[in-house]
Amino acid sequence: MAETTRCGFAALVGAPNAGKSTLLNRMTGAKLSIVSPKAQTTRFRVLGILMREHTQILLVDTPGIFRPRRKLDRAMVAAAWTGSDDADITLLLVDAKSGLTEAVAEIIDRLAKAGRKIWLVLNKTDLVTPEVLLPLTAAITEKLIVEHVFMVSARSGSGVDDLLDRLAENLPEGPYLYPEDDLTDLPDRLLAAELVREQIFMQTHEEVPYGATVETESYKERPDGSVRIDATIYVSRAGHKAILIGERGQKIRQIGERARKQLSALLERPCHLFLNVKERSGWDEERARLRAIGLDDVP
Ligand SMILES: Nc1nc2c(ncn2[C@@H]2O[C@H](COP(=O)(O)OP(=O)(O)OP(=O)(O)O)[C@@H](O)[C@H]2O)c(=O)[nH]1
Repeated sequence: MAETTRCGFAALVGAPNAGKSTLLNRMTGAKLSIVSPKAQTTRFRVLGILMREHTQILLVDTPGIFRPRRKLDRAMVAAAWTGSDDADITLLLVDAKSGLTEAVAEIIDRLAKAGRKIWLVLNKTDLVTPEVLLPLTAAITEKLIVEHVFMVSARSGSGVDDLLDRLAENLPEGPYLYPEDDLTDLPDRLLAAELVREQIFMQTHEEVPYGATVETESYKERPDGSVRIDATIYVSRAGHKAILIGERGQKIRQIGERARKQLSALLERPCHLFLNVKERSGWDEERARLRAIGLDDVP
């Protein structure tokens, strides 16, 4: 008799910097979503696909939820909530060290109204003493009905296996939606742009990374098995362009070099990456740019 299979979506919802991307990467065992110590680095949903026994778990990473001001921010927030609405189980990720902040309280209010099936995941337990976890859980469950509570450290991996086992048991029965060896539905060209953006976050400071967006202009597979990728970095201010390029082009070379190495490793083939920096004030208000980075339903 054929084995019963399960397949379903689990959305990761949380305040900026709760550790969603780190957890997603830990769960899938691959570097799918970009991780950076700066808040609001995730701009669109990334799907991590992972197999656990006879269950295919589809993980949706969402941007941190915060009060939107710019059109870009509003689109990010809308994308975050769509992720949660589509999911079978919503994992509310809370940074145990920061605790029940105002941002967390707002998310809780919204989740309470939506009536979703929620699992509370307290993250960064490596940073706190165990005594803070129970009162924090109590404070949250007073406002929101949650089905299960997990204590994890996305960084060390502690508690993550248990979370995965429980997810695998609880997702609905059904056929797999993706091939078993797929890792993500993130197209390679979007992955390339994300890796460049991650390097901008790591190698520049203050508003520069927030004012920059990256688009893959062309993605060509060559007969020798390598890929040539041309990407444009759009910046909203002239000053930022100079910073990104750096003295004698040193900064942009370093950004390109590191992104290229990671991309080659992920795609398992040699990559040639060409970067171009363009100034485009107000790009973050433009619909076409938002669409190019995967945010099309701009409210
Ligand atoms: N000590 C510790 N740090 C963690 C843990 N999980 C994440 N971090 C750190 O917290 C910071 C934010 O992590 P991200 O995974 O980028 O957070 P995010 O929720 O995806 O953030 P946004 O993309 O801004 O929404 C990074 O510096 C991580 O290294 C953890 O379990 N323990």
